[in-house]
Amino acid sequence: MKVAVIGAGAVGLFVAASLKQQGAEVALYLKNQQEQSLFENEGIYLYKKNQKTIITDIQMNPSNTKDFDGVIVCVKSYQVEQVLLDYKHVGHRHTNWLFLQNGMGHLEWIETMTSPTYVGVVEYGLLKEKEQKNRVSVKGEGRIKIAPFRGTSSAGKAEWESLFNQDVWTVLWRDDYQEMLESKLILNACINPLTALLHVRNGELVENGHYKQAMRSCFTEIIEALERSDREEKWVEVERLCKDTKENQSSMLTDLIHKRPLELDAIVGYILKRGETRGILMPTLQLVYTMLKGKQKALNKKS
Ligand SMILES: NC(=O)C1=CN([C@@H]2O[C@H](COP(=O)(O)OP(=O)(O)OC[C@H]3O[C@@H](n4cnc5c(N)ncnc54)[C@H](OP(=O)(O)O)[C@@H]3O)[C@@H](O)[C@H]2O)C=CC1
Ligand SMILES: CC(C)(CO)C(=O)C(=O)O
Repeated sequence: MKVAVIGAGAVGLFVAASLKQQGAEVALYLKNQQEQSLFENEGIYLYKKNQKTIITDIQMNPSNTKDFDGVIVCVKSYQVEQVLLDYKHVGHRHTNWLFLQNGMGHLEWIETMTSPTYVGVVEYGLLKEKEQKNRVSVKGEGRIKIAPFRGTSSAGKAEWESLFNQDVWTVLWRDDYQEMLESKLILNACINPLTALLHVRNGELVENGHYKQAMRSCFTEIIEALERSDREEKWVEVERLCKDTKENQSSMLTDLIHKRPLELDAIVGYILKRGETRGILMPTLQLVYTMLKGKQKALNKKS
């Protein structure tokens, strides 16, 4: 299978490197020319379980764009709309597209696609080094989960399944995209905004009783907005993830510190919209959303 990866951030580099490691033909599409030269000259360094692997021979921004069997989009949720415009010419009618984003805000854009479309969630903790941009580290072992979204077929599923070599990484198949994305959304919506607002690592949300109470208030509104009936099961998952990733700085806190846009609309904004259509009041979540928007504005003004 010939695969294009769009976006050379932490997820894109990990996906491109892992595919290449298992022998697939891979092309990487990226915006930054300097990074392109760096990858071409030095390769991509993948650090995993104390092992360094240098990956070379990935084609960068090839102009021959039609013959891909699969395209994997690894950009932030708010960048998906632009990617759909920029990469219209990539692939053919039957090319399978896979979108790996946090949140669910991007679904409204990919709904319009005419090619077979899949969505996935990344549970690995991945970090692209700030100073050496061809280096990506696996900070937390995990899995990638994939589910069919629109216009898919059993042949398409079989193609993806044959692509991912489970000796290199763990890629699991799910049938229900809504359940898969919502489960991850609940975790991200509980942890990411509060860690960003409070400037704390994930573990503190359960270690500090007051923070935990704040998270529980958000959680209650999230569960109601999403009409979930598995409240206590989901709360156990939230608490467990805070403990399992207690030393982690959430991606939203990291983005805030680096003055990058936040995936706030894809995560909290999406839940607020879902709740509002059913007339549900979500004062805590609304306050968190508004404060983060304000905080982001204030930080951007200072720079
Ligand atoms: N990192 C992680 O461990 C995890 C990430 N995720 C999710 O995966 C998604 C991707 O995350 P991550 O890789 O960390 O994000 P990054 O911001 O590190 O990477 C996205 C990359 O895509 C590039 N990009 C954006 N638009 C385009 C375009 N039109 N053409 C080419 N390249 C483009 C960006 O460039 P530029 O910066 O110049 O815009 C950037 O290099 C997010 O939704 C995130 O929440 C989920 C779980 C774990
Ligand atoms: C699971 C969690 C909360 C880990 O930090 C994450 O996915 C993120 O930071 O975006």
